[in-house]
Amino acid sequence: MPFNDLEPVEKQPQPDWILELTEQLPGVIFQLHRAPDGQMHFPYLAGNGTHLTGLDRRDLAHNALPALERLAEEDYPRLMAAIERSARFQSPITTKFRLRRVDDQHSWIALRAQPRKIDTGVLWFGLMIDISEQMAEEQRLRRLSDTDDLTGLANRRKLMQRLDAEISLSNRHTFPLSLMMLDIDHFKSVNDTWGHLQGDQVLKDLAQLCREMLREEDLVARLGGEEFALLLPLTPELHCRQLAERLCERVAVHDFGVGPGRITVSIGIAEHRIGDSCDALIHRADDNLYAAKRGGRNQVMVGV
Ligand SMILES: Nc1nc2c(ncn2[C@@H]2O[C@H](COP(=O)(O)OP(=O)(O)OP(=O)(O)O)[C@@H](O)[C@H]2O)c(=O)[nH]1
Repeated sequence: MPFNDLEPVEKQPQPDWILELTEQLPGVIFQLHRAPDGQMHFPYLAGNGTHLTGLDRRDLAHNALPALERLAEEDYPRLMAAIERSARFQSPITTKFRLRRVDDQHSWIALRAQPRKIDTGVLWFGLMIDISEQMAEEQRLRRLSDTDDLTGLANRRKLMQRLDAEISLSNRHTFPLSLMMLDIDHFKSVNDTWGHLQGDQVLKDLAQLCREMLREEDLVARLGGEEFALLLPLTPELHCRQLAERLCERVAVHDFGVGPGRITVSIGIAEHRIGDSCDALIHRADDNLYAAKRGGRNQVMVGV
């Protein structure tokens, strides 16, 4: 039975088989009504997902507000804007949001709804499904594709994404931005002398050391092998150089499990020049890294 009048549905007779079918649905089917003054209510709500919030359907049949108050703060304006757009252009709503459950945790909900203009406002026919598991899996895959397996640092792909974003911010607002390229000296002989597993441990310890020395908003990435990049937003070359020198000194006295003083690093630095490309910044930092290697290693080089 289509529920086109706006009487709450429990007042309308439904055959038992429809009741059973709708209550067993793994989600929620609904009608949502919005009056010209913006008041909303759910004339119809069914499905076993209706238990998620612990709210009483009979209350929601008169006022949608208790359900809207369960939306995550960041998602509320987005959903309201989607409803407004849908009402204005009579276009379907396709969105997702987080909803606070009865146990106070959040579930991700996918919403699809078709609007219809009626005399008393707009009536949507829609469905909602809990997609929390898919969202968690998506997040896990995204993290995997952005992360270096061995060290847990960002990988090259993630660095390039962040670099693009930071360069456009720097170009727009003339914020300073610096990049360090860091490479372990004679890493081949570390592997040859102490073995590949110990070499891996050095890479992990170095990753940890870099993380400890940087700020939360800085990015440390492993580019592959024994090469790392450190991206420092809001940091001019002078500060970056001071930090690089401290890092160089700290590595040189740190015991990476092969005896203190056995591991050193070379670092090349470049500051972004407004208007320059991402590649130009990387090339300048790389050139400085090779100058540091040629200059005898265990040093920082700037300004080639
Ligand atoms: N243990 C370990 N070694 C790696 C890994 N990736 C690359 N390497 C080794 O890193 C070494 C890099 O050697 P080179 O490129 O010759 O550089 P280097 O010996 O550090 O010499 P310089 O950079 O010129 O100071 C090679 O022996 C690689 O096998 C890794 O994930 N784990």
